[in-house]
Amino acid sequence: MTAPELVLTPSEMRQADLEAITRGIPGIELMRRAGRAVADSAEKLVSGGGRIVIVAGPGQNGGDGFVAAAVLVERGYRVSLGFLGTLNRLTGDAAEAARDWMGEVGPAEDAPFQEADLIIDALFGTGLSRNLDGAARHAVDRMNGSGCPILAVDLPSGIDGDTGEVRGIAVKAASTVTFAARKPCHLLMPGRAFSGPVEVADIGIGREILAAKGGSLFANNPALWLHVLPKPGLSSHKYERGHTLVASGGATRTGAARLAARAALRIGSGLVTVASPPEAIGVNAAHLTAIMLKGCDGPEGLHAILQDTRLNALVLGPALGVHAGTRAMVAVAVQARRSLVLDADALTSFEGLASEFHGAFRHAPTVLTPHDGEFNRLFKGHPDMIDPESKIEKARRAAAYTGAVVLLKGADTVIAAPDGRAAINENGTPYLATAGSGDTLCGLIAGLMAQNVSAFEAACAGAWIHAEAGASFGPGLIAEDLAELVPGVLRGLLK
Ligand SMILES: NC(=O)C1=CN([C@@H]2O[C@H](COP(=O)(O)OP(=O)(O)OC[C@H]3O[C@@H](n4cnc5c(N)ncnc54)[C@H](O)[C@@H]3O)[C@@H](O)[C@H]2O)[C@@H](O)CC1
Ligand SMILES: [K+]
Repeated sequence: MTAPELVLTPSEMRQADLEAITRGIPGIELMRRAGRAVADSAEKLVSGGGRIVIVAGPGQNGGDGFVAAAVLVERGYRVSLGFLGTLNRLTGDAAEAARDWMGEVGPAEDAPFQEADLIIDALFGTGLSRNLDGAARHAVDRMNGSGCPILAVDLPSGIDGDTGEVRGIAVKAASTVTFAARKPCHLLMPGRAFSGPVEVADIGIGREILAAKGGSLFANNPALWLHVLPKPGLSSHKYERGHTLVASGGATRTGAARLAARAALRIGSGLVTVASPPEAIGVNAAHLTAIMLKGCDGPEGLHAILQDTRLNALVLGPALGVHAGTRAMVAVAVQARRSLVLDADALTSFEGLASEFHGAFRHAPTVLTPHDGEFNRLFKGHPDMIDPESKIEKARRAAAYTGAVVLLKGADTVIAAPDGRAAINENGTPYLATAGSGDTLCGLIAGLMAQNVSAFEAACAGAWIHAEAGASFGPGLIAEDLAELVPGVLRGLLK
């Protein structure tokens, strides 16, 4: 079984480096391995004898650049090195790496990009501490304007390692080579787009160290949840595979619930029922076949239906309407202590009322699936929740506050659990930004929870499968397609 991919923040990575040093790998050796890995990556991009310009910065990222320069010269490349800063102010391992470089050191501002086949960006890595300005800004501007492919060392200079944000200006890399583990900026937007494909080089820092210093942030891929993905056995019965209930909106707003219901059925929920307001029964009945239908008149109706304890997972929100009635339905669902997915109107109905969510979901597995707008509306008046620069921190704080798993949607969907675990999804496609796509996602997550997958894994698996289904279709995707694409994705996963 493949282990889940750990993602380490810059500060966790520094601690992991230090731990590796304590356990006997000297810092300069780590840097030599890092520099050699950069040279290996460069060699894959430019054939022997090519011309490579390296831009080295004033910190240890620059040190990697000096090592790579020496290795590439040994391998027959023509290398120029432009340095930003004052050479005799280099400290630590970078100072030693610079002493080992026998070639010339020119100023970064004169680096001959026009003659280069490849630029190596070793300006700043995880130690970036403020926005780029002056000479640093100028160097990045020139690199980007050169038209030459850029290989970023550790991360593209100017990208914040924790948040993926651009600090003033950033290198637009063709590819990136990082060390030991990816950092949040390689998965979060816009850092992901600036990084290009990211290669993770092993520099000898074992997984045990990475897990001890990091261990709570993951890339969302099947290694994280495949082991809990339900696979019916020969003797499985539909009643053992859970029963998902999806609340429908009124007569002209029923499609969203059916999209969610169909997704829940496709992901394997044994039974799925749409709970419909009386006036919408006809329209729902006309569209449902394998999915069951029950009349449900407001919160009292929901309360009555939930007396059937076999209904073990609920979806509330899609097209339910933004009003007190929806808030009352949520209250009933929370009291019933079933697995619960809240989206759309179930969140927006609590605009500015986030305190009602404080600790509210501690007692049953719950997933909230806001996009940024819904999140900001819900947590209006809670600057500590809205302001964190990092999307990961935002989702984590909301999860800790509510007691629910929070899935914060976007091109870089982040899923966070109340216990601090978080995962970043990266297989999304712009084609998923289509009406009803979120309703399908709710259904997938609830359908998994109905089969007893825990909330965090259900949200992670749901987001990944949803994105994979969308990507497999591509242009022209509409929400109705998504549930129909799920079996293909599941076949690939469960083979
Ligand atoms: N033995 C080691 O120390 C190892 C270090 N590694 C490399 O070290 C990097 C981290 O090194 P550092 O912590 O020194 O950080 P950086 O090299 O990213 O940069 C820190 C330096 O840049 C300056 N600086 C920060 N923001 C600036 C700005 N906006 N404008 C101008 N100057 C700015 C700081 O004052 C400091 O001198 C990693 O990204 C990785 O590439 C790897 O080689 C692994 C081993
Ligand atoms: K860099």
